[in-house]
Amino acid sequence: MARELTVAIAGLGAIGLHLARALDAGVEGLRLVAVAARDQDKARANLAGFRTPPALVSLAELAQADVVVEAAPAAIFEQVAVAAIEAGRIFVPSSCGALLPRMHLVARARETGARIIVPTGALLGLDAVRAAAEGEVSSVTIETRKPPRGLVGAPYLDQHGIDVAAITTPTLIFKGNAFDAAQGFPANVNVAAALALAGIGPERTTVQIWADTTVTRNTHTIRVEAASARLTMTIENVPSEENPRTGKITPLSILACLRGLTSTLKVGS
Ligand SMILES: NC(=O)C1=CN([C@@H]2O[C@H](COP(=O)(O)OP(=O)(O)OC[C@H]3O[C@@H](n4cnc5c(N)ncnc54)[C@H](O)[C@@H]3O)[C@@H](O)[C@H]2O)C=CC1
Ligand SMILES: O=C([O-])CC(=O)C(=O)O
Repeated sequence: MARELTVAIAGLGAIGLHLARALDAGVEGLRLVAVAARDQDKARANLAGFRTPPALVSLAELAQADVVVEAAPAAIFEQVAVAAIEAGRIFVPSSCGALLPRMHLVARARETGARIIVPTGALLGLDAVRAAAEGEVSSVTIETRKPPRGLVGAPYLDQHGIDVAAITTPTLIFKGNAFDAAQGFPANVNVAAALALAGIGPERTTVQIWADTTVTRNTHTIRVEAASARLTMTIENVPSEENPRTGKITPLSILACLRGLTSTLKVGS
């Protein structure tokens, strides 16, 4: 019989709290044992109704679990990642844009025996992109359209004097590669980073970000030209109530990813 994996989560926001609740409700082969939060009182209140409340611990202590899920702001990514990787754990980052400038962590994980598993998150089709990337791929692009409020707070907007609240028609606000997109929009386009990691890397992956007043959903369209196939895929994510930058599917995707770590039947590569 497959052994049970213990799980810890950094951050109890739109992703972390939903994931924690789902794990607490019971998932075969996985046991939530610890969480870390910024606001301890709020976290205690949120955990009070849990069937088996996890321990409320520091970021470093999360690494006691077999699987460490990061669901916190990108600014603390490194703290969570380093502790998990040094302890040889399975590290599952939500803020995967923060991994792009820190690929040395992958080399370090190879030394410590840790694994870094980037979930599909708010995106789709990374199984097909990975398959295509086993062969020849000539181009990978992602076009992201979000309601303007889903882009608020991005450093790129400040740096370029863009006020998304004043936008009244669909406006292309960024065109460049996935590396620069992740730097400029650390809380908005983790999907572009995941796509880049699945496919042909952050320098060759092209990203367009639109502040689109005509959409109510965070909409991502991937286009891949490969020797084996041509892929065009779109996902339209319902923004979560807690954080409109984050699609509701994200914690569900991470849950599906975690199930895949222990399930006997696993579907998709
Ligand atoms: N990979 C993907 O497809 C997606 C990734 N994301 C990313 O996932 C991350 C989390 O997203 P959300 O849950 O929507 O964010 P959120 O803002 O709703 O939640 C983050 C939580 O982390 C907590 N936090 C802040 N500092 C902390 C600290 N020092 N220790 C412990 N907790 C701390 C906050 O209090 C908050 O509860 C973000 O970086 C976001 O950009 C979001 C959507 C999709
Ligand atoms: O990629 C992200 O960071 C979030 C996103 O676009 C979504 O949830 O649709």
